[in-house]
Amino acid sequence: MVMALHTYEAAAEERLPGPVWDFFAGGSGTESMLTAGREALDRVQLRPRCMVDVSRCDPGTDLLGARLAAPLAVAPMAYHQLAHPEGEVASARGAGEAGALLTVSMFASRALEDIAAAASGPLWLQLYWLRRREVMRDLIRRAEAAGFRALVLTVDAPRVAYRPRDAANGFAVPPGVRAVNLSTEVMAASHGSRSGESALARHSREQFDASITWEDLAWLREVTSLPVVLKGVLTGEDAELAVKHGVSGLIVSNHGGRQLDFARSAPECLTEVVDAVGGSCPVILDGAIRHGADLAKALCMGADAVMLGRPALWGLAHSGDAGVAGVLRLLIDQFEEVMALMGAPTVADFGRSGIAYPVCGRLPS
Ligand SMILES: Cc1cc2nc3c(=O)[nH]c(=O)nc-3n(C[C@H](O)[C@H](O)[C@H](O)COP(=O)(O)O)c2cc1C
Ligand SMILES: CCCCCCC(=O)C(=O)O
Repeated sequence: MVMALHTYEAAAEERLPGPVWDFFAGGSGTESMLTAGREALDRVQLRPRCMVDVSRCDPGTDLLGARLAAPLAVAPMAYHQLAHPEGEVASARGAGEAGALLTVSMFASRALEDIAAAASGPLWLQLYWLRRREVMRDLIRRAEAAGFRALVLTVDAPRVAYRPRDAANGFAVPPGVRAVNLSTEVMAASHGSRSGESALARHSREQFDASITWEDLAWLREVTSLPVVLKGVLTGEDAELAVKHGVSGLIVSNHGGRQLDFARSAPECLTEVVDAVGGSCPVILDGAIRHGADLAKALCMGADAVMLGRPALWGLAHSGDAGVAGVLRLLIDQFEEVMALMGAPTVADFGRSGIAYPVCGRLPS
């Protein structure tokens, strides 16, 4: 039986302790950005073509040298063990089973080597820029040795933003779950709750280097030969600068509504970024992806792939690796059907003529 996405969500909410559910579901500030991306994607309408041979549709694609079953990746999310005891190891199994890429957070709760051993699909490692660069360098060395294929540098979080639910809950990572790839010394501040304050927000102010600028990317590119992908770019200006500084890919993202409040949603920024990079590197849309049709809309707007956040955690909380694979397969199957009904038998068949906005009509090509 194929389960609907909201069934996974409801099961996760029922299973998880309240403060953990709030950490997963919550946003920053007024939480205005939690719904903005979804509303933007819902406004985009598909323009199908007919009388095209869709007897065989192939959702497969290549992303930075990796073959994927569909243009779909799991976004980096901290502490998967909050959802399931096997944590990222189960997520890696589930993503591999579905043919999707998994991005492992710097704050993963399982060792990079164990995640890699369980994975049958490609892995990327996400990094925040820490004050202690030697810690980043060690992590990168381990990721390289374990076969990770790219680094994702998150650039929308010089600190973890004020998140009212986590502050009200005095949220701290519970005992028994740890960012095991970082030393206890680096992680000390993220445990131990205080009322009215999120321990993660406090920790980020202590450990993240909020002074980095474009010039610092040279250091990262020196310490690794892995491709570097920036996550959290929302403007054409920054996209151009990123390309100029040698990045290999961009993730258009507002961090799932967890960082800057009152911003434009990621889907609304996508064509601006795509136009700015002019095909010089892949562009990935992250946030608010909840249906296979969203993959089609993102591809029409020029994305090469999309990233899925919370729904992967719902699947993990529901049934471990099977739940992660179930959620990913659900979206891939929906996408394959949209391909057939759109008259787009391959990923390359999606373009700007495939979508319209009800108010403006057809987007300029
Ligand atoms: C519980 C949780 C933890 C997250 N941890 C990270 C992280 O460690 N690094 C990061 O770059 N983004 C992190 N994110 C943001 C996601 O990578 C992604 O941008 C966001 O979840 C996408 O939105 P969606 O959940 O609507 O799909 C986290 C998001 C959630 C919900
Ligand atoms: C100091 C730990 C920070 C973990 C942040 C995870 C994250 O990005 C999120 O959105 O939550």
